[in-house]
Amino acid sequence: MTDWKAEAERLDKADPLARYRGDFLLDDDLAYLDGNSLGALPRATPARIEGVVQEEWGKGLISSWNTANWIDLPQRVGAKIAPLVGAHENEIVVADSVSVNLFKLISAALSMRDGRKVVLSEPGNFPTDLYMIDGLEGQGLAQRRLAERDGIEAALDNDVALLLLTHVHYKSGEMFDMARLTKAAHDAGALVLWDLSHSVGAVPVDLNGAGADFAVGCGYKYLNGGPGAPGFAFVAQRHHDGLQQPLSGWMGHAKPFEFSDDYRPAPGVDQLLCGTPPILSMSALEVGVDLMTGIGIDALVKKSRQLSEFTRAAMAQALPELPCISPDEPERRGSQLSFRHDHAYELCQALIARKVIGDFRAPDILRLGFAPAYVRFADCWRAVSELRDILESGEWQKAEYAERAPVT
Ligand SMILES: Cc1ncc(COP(=O)(O)O)c(C=O)c1O
Ligand SMILES: Nc1c(O)cccc1C(=O)C[C@H](N)C(=O)O
Repeated sequence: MTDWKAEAERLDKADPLARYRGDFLLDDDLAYLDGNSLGALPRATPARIEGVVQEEWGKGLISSWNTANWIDLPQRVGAKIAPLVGAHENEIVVADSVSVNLFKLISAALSMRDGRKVVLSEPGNFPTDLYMIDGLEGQGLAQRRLAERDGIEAALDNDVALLLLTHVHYKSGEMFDMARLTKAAHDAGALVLWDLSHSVGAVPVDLNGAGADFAVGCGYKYLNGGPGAPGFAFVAQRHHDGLQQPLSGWMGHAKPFEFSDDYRPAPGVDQLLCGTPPILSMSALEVGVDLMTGIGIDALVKKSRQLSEFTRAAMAQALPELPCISPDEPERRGSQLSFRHDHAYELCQALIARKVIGDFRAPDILRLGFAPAYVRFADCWRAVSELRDILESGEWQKAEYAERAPVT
């Protein structure tokens, strides 16, 4: 039997990223295993926000659009995200939410595939991805088609305009082979849009290496941008000339400050801007992104795999009654593990009461996320040992743990 506690201590001592935990405002006794849903607060963020509020807004007032370069923030932060996902700096812009960016890019893809209307995805994809297709279907612009994972390639026929997939599945953690599916879609004459919400900052992504057309991603998970942080959108350079998206707001105009009556799209991804960018949120996101790029994606990926592999092995030995539904091989999954149990909700609440934060996904999944910048191996071991104690003692049966909160 492995001594997992001792193994965790050994791995933490040898961890080259251990020093980065101090860059986040996290209590020492907190095992935060939910950074795949809401990333932790970087220590530098409050001062940055304070500076933007007091100096740039308070003193600089409207001149800060120029003097503090607020106007370039969407492109500047986009360029910083680019190396995390294998994109060129001019291929990414930060704007709006993931949902809104999905709408813009699904529409853009449909307009580039005249005569084809089908948007192909998988059942059980993150709901907003499916709902955004539905919205366009309601307007008569798209037709939704869903195929199970092993049937996606077969479902790529001449009617498919766009393949829309989430790279790392939010519930199972399973990761698609981006290069293979992108090629399959292209071979069928379709375009591809990848949702990188659960990928960026934690798994290897090479959008240009895979030949991807479009992508969206989330700012508040592994990028640590804070609750409601804006998302980002990627458009491969070869599509910049033909790009056409329907949310033709003034900030996506070629010359917004000419205040002309007629819309003329800005070149490239700048066209994806719609209204005025949320400067406070985007400034917070920049701090989170700077931290991740400072550590470097290779080191983040390496530790993410070590953390999840440690946890998977320890859980399998200590708690075989909670089967892991995420793939066994670290290269086939994201930075999370999902375990099935009929009382996953209660187990999750009991864990939270012991300062081990994971989350629950209906109907029966306990999900643990491993944000590599600040999760310690000791946190992973604590999750396993507390869970074992909660099950053995029957503590999870306390009535208070069954009460459902509005947000789970
Ligand atoms: C795969 C995926 N796409 C989209 C979203 C939602 O993005 P937003 O709330 O920014 O629209 C999430 C999670 O919140 C997600 O997991
Ligand atoms: N986006 C969220 C929110 O606004 C509130 C609570 C949770 C979330 C989430 O991030 C859900 C997440 N995408 C998931 O993987 O479950």
